[in-house]
Amino acid sequence: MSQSTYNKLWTDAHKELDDLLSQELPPEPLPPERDRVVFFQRLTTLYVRYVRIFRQLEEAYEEIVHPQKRRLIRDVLNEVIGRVLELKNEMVEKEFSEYHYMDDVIQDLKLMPEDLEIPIPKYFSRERSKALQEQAAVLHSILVQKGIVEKPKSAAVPLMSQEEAIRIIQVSERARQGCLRTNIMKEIRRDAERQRKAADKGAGGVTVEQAAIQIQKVWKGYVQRKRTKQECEDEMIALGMSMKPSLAQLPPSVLLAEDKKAARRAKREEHEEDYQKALISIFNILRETEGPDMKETMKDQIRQWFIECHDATGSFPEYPKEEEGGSAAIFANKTPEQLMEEMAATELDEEQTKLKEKEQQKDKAKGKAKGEEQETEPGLKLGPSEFLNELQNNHKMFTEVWKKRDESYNFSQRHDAELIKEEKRKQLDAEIRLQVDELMRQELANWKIAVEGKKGKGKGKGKGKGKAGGKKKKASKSGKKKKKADRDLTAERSLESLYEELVVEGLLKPAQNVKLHDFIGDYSYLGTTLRQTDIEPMPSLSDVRQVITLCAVLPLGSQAIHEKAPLLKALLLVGPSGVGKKMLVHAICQETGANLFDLSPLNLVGKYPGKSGLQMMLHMVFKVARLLQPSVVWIGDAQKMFYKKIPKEDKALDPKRLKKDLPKILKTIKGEDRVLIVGTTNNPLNADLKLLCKFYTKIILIPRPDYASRFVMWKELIQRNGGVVTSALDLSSLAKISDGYTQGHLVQVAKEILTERRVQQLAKRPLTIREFVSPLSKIDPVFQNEEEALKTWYAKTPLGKKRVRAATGMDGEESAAAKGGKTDKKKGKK
Ligand SMILES: Nc1ncnc2c1ncn2[C@@H]1O[C@H](COP(=O)(O)OP(=O)(O)OP(=O)(O)O)[C@@H](O)[C@H]1O
Repeated sequence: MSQSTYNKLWTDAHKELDDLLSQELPPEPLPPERDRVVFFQRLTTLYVRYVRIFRQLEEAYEEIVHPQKRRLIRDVLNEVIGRVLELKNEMVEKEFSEYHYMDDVIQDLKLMPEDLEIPIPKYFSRERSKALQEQAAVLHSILVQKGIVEKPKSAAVPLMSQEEAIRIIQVSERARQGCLRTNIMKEIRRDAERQRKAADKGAGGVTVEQAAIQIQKVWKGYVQRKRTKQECEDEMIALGMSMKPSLAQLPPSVLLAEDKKAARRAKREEHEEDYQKALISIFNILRETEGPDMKETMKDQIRQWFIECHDATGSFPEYPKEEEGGSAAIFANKTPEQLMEEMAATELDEEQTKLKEKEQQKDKAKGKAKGEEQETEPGLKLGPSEFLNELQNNHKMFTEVWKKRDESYNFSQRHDAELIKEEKRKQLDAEIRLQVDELMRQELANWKIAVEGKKGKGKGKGKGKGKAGGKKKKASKSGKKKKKADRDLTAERSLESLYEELVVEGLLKPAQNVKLHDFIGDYSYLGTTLRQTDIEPMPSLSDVRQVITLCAVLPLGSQAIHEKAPLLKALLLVGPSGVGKKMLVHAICQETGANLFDLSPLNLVGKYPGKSGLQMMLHMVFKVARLLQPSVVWIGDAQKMFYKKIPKEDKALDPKRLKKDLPKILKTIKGEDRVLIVGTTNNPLNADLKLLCKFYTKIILIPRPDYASRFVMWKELIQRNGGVVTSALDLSSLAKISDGYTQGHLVQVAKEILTERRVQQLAKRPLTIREFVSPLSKIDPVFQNEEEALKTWYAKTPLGKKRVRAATGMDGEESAAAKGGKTDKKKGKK
């Protein structure tokens, strides 16, 4: 596709955005919505529409080669992602569920389930690919050096001795001769049998005609069977149940498009390089050509201001300080008196903001009580957004600068020099203003001495100094306290040495090479329908993938998003053994390029003993995690840290070691730290629920696969292991009989069946469902009571409790939320 196609995609995204922004930021704020059904409908529709814009912008950002357009798209993309995260958070808070089903909205908007799949922006990994490769190489070399992993053996090293090789050849040769002899013996025996049968029937028993009939019978049967099979396959193709063999391969047009994409990527890099060079050269030219004029004009304007102030007030003004914007503040269309008043007011403001901050902190403490009050307030309202204002500004920029720009002259889509000039003029203005301010401050002081006969600066300076001195004193006191708390225990050590120590101790590990799209799973098509009939649906694996992308991958992937999006510090993945919890942790690291720290109880045995050792270990882990962010701190068997009573077999692990110190460290993680603690557990029932839920603020229940997911998973797993799915294998029945088994079980069975030998036989003997029955029957599935226990446990978590309360109608209005807010869709539409 051409650049104009992607430009159109970008413009379409902004058209949709324009409509959404006018809905979200109306001139008069919307009153709270009393009807929950209408509110949820609005919220879900907003979410779906933002996700569509997100997908469009992500594609446009990857393909557009114009460097200035890409910058704007990137900003808008990040803001749209942030807004999607905010809306998801709203849905969780208002619907009391981590999973949301939108099949009805998809139907209304005539979309496909794939249109709701949250993409992971490719720039997350692309922009850091070089750094990540280097980091991976360093990690690998440390592991090899310390003998933690084996060095790959070079090809030059002899693999075996001569005697050994001869022995293997002899064994194979004898086996080959044995097979040959057996076949000859078989043939001889078959001949003898045939002769014996012929002798029994008597010679000349079969006429030529009879022989011909026999041959015809066999041949006709064979031909008919072949024809019927072909007709059957044709019918399936006609019904759209199977694919034409010619379509199984990628068509040439797709291959060509892929080539074009690669070429476009190279072009993108080239244009970016040109742009960077142009930024420097244009700035230098501007400085030389326009700089001196700018300087003189500024000086004249400022002098004029001195004189006007003196005429109006009888004295020279105080020069605005650098932090107040310097002389730039003078030219904001204000009279000298207004300006002086403002300068006095800013000092007052500073004090007031401090007071406000204190009050806000107090309010936060009272947050819970307030939150409850708000819940009882009539009507529902969307919370304030951190992204909408910026989004609106950038959308305005698109409308003013790019929407109607004539680009007929710019076929190759290189940068626009005029736009760079506009931008750089502002930068030059700021740079020159700093110099001019310095000069003019001096000049003003001289004027004051000459006209008023005193040192103009004296008063202001003294005042300023006094204040600043006071502040410093206060700051140093609080600073001392802070320093005590956050004392750097490893201040004298380099980051490299800390990194190496953590790798050697096994606390920092390489993440497995799995991506989130390897987490196979299909969409849940019945979510809303089930909720309408008061049945809480089990989420599908596609829902799990989406939730993990939203709550972990997107915030960790970008600093700009993480700083403003709803902050999540600790996430708990709960589910039966083998549902892919560990796989998801590794996938999060791979998708975001995060470092993986392992603080699982089993991994900590015997490491950093004692209280000070523990402190040092946590300090090192979180220091390196912050400095090399993004980072994921994984805690396997997370329930063990919060055991109610430590079982005998786990006493040696000292599983509660981190119980006191880790929550303290959690508090120090701020919005700017891209560090996420991810716990995994398959048995949360043994843990103290209250403490567990206090630590992990988000808990995600991962189910075993449903029918649709098992169907796609079997197909994928068979292909991944070298198998071929033919009509001889009834996938639907296989998916049916494997109900109750987890993804791990399916992986295990697929590997067990598709051995190297079996794969070689596939051409002659295709896979059948019978082969799967025996290995499946040897594994225990997830039993109903185990699943129910997990569900019951989840219902006792804070979010689960709210949902149960709402579903049982204890909270009147909330019951609608429990039914997905969509129980009566028609009513909502009215
Ligand atoms: N959705 C999926 N698609 C493909 N493979 C999967 C999926 N889920 C899990 N697997 C595979 O199943 C196996 C078991 O997964 P994993 O070890 O992550 O499970 P777990 O929930 O962490 O188990 P445990 O609780 O026992 O630690 C792995 O090989 C993983 O790759």
